[in-house]
Amino acid sequence: MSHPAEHDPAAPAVDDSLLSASEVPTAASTRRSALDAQGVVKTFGATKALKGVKLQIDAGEVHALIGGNGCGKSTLIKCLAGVHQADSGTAVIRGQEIDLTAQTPEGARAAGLRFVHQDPGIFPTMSLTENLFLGTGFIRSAGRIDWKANHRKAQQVLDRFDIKGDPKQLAATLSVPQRAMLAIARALQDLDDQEGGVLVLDEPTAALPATEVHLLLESIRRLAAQGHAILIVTHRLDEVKQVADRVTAFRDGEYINTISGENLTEGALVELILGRRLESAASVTEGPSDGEITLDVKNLVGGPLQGIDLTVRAGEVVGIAGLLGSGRTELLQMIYGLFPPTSGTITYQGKQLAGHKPAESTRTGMAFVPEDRGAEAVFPASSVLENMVAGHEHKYFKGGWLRDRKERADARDDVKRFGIRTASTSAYIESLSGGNQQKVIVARWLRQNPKLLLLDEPTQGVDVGARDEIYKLIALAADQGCAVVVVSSEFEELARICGRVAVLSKGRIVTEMRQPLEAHEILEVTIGTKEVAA
Ligand SMILES: Nc1ncnc2c1ncn2[C@@H]1O[C@H](COP(=O)(O)OP(=O)(O)OP(=O)(O)O)[C@@H](O)[C@H]1O
Repeated sequence: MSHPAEHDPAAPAVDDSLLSASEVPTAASTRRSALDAQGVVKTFGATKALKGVKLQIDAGEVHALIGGNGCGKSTLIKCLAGVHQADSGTAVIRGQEIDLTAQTPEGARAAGLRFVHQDPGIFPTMSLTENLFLGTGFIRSAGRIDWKANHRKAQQVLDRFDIKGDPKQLAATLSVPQRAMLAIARALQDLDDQEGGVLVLDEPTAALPATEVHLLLESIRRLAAQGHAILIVTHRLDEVKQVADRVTAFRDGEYINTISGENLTEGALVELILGRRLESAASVTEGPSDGEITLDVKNLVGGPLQGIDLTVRAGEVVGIAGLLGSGRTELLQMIYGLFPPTSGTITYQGKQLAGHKPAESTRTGMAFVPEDRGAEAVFPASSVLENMVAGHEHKYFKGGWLRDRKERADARDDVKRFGIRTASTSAYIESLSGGNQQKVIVARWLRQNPKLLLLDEPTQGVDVGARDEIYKLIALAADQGCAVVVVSSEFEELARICGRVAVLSKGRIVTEMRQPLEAHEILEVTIGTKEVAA
């Protein structure tokens, strides 16, 4: 599908060649608008989250909504969903005009809008049938659930959405992309394929292993071909290029442009998001091969780990690649002291650790940025500033007095450096967008000048500008002698910042790869289609 670009002349320029290339005449007569939101304004106190944005999606189209952290993507989605009421704005959804200042969740559902979030809420210990009908209700006969009829109906839904499975099997037995598809099927099951719904997917691939992302993207394309309109909100620009017909970009609460997917390059997308080209790409940090050994892990066993050996020297950035369940997160957690190994040793700065706890690890210069930001890293009901200094407040005490001016100045400095979008450093952390919260956490740890930095998916949900900033700060930390271990399911990221990458499989390091590294090679080695001499 191809669409004319709608260029806002006031918006910062995007490659002209790109725009004209996308203005290819199309079979406009066959286009049917599924959603057309106009003039959406939403303010939270002093924050103008949306300043009159628009978004138009056709039936049969995969449309990506992109933009920096805090640019208003989630806020627009929440206004459409009736979670928030807009200050002003309207939407025509499948021909029905809706006043977004009075939108409700029921109104959104009746209009044919469906939402699937990053965590799709599939219950692994329930059957496919139960997962499908839990929210919508089961077929009953004489007051009791008619399982036979429910399984029959579930089979039809599974067939329609191309999910290979038996209605009675547990959801746990499905692959991760198939589980995501089950959530999508659950959302769309009551909508007629002919008319199609408007499906909104929030970072749909964030929880997927890198090796299986393409399976979900293919399914999404199939759904669009059936006639549904699909909106994907994502920071993963490579996926935008793969799957989207058109892309709309917001910046600082403003609509910037809508352009056709087929001529998009990564550079053009970055420019749409940032309003400028990304000047410097962070470079690989190999570190000295004879630096002091900061971390020495020997034959570590515990949880999914089956005997890990890993040595990291001061100044090195070492990546850990592995599929979901390979033990990569547990390795970082065990090094940090979140749970004890069954056997094996961890030697840190020349001292063998025994029964160490996170507080002690932090005190001795270890820093850990966990994957699950919400549950493990953010201090809720606290300000941005409090979250930034958490764990190293002592640095701001001198002679028994809190040097709060210095504390505030440092926090403001980080807000600027990372481009954290917040009304002020005293705003509650929950008022920040997800990506901006992640930037606060990374800033917190980098400010401590750690000796060992353990990062689990450090850029998940982070926009392209801040991502580069984080890469540069990791490189800087390594330059200053910090040993860094990065777990990432984005192999592009590992290839870009790590001197070497250890590939973890079934709780063991099966090989180590060194620069020059290519993302596709790390992928092939991780899934076992390619072997590399250790
Ligand atoms: N409930 C709220 N209270 C106060 N401010 C809010 C609230 N929700 C969002 N904001 C602010 O509105 C702006 C837009 O946030 P939004 O979550 O829409 O961004 P986003 O584009 O989805 O970002 P991300 O990519 O990081 O998820 C941000 O400045 C955010 O801090």
